[in-house]
Amino acid sequence: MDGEEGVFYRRLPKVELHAHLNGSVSYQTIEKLSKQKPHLNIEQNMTAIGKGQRRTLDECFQVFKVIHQLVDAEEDILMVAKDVITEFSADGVKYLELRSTPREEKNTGKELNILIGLTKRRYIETVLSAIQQCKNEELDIDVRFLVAIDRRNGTEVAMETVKLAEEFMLSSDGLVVGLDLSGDPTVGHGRDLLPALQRAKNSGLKLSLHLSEVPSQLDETDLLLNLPPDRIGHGTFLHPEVGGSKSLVDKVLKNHIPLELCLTSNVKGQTVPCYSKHHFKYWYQVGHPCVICTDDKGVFCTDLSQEYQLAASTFGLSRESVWNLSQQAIDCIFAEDSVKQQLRQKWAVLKPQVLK
Ligand SMILES: CNc1ncnc2c1ncn2[C@@H]1O[C@H](COP(=O)(O)O)[C@@H](O)[C@H]1O
Ligand SMILES: [Zn+2]
Repeated sequence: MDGEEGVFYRRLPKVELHAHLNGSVSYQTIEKLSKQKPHLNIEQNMTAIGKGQRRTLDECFQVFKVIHQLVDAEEDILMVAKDVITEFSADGVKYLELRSTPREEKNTGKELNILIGLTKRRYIETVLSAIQQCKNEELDIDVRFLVAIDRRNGTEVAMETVKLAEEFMLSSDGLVVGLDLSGDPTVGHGRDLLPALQRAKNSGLKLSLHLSEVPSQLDETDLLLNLPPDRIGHGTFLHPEVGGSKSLVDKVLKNHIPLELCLTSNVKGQTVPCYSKHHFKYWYQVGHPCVICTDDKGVFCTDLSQEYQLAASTFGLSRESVWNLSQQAIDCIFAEDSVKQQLRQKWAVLKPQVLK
């Protein structure tokens, strides 16, 4: 992205609400990790989907497995999180909600012959300390964290994750604001996760759920929309034109549930046939809150500036409309109202400089 056009999108202050930590790892960070772990024999084409390339969603999930192999120790998670936050900040993101699935890895420490265990609690603490370190470096970005549930892992892990998230919501000074439900949408059923999600909601955690990312999840989507969630990830197959239904759309509209929309991710993962057919069009036209996001900027080789530019060029948005889109994202953040006020203030100061 070059030229005057590119400069506008980079300078545009932005809010990123849908970014999976390990999917956001840049090429540069992957290089550093691969050098440290040459025995894994990991090459760049195994961790990223380049320009013009496509994969099935299933193949995308294989990519995450490779990245998880590379990012398996506390110091890796710390570095990855700091790098990702720094990169979002360099791209003009002023407020970021990162999400990640806490993992526990039991590696054998050969020299010591003991188990070096990374616990889920330690995983979350490590991400939070990366956020804190970036704060201390005075990067101009406010970062919050959503604890993620991988749907593949079933009922018990979901409940355990919610309990951890509740603890951190109370002890992290406002950094942990909510819960994400993600993972391979073709595995498992939301009904098994409902008690955990309900509990999370009751305890004050905000919910962002991947819903209808693939077709034929109508029952699950209907069930989970009754919670209702605070935001929806993707929602690709909600509307009737693509096999969804009017009643699903009505539930989303009635509850004003914002959608997190990730153009490149959906096109490269082949759940959407091409940019012009992206469901952004449907929801934007009815005036429903849509937030442009990256999903996995590392894996899909994109950044948030590029996603805004893509939305604008595909759907013919003026710069004024692009500005409004980025500003309206502030209404959808999970942090408290005082943070929204600060961000609105920031946008007001920057507007005459950026939108000349
Ligand atoms: C492409 N569409 C998607 N749909 C569903 N879940 C996705 C996803 N992209 C990423 N994830 C989820 O995020 C994890 C990687 O980051 P973390 O290890 O949690 O930081 C993946 O393993 C998957 O569970
Ligand atoms: Zn996602």
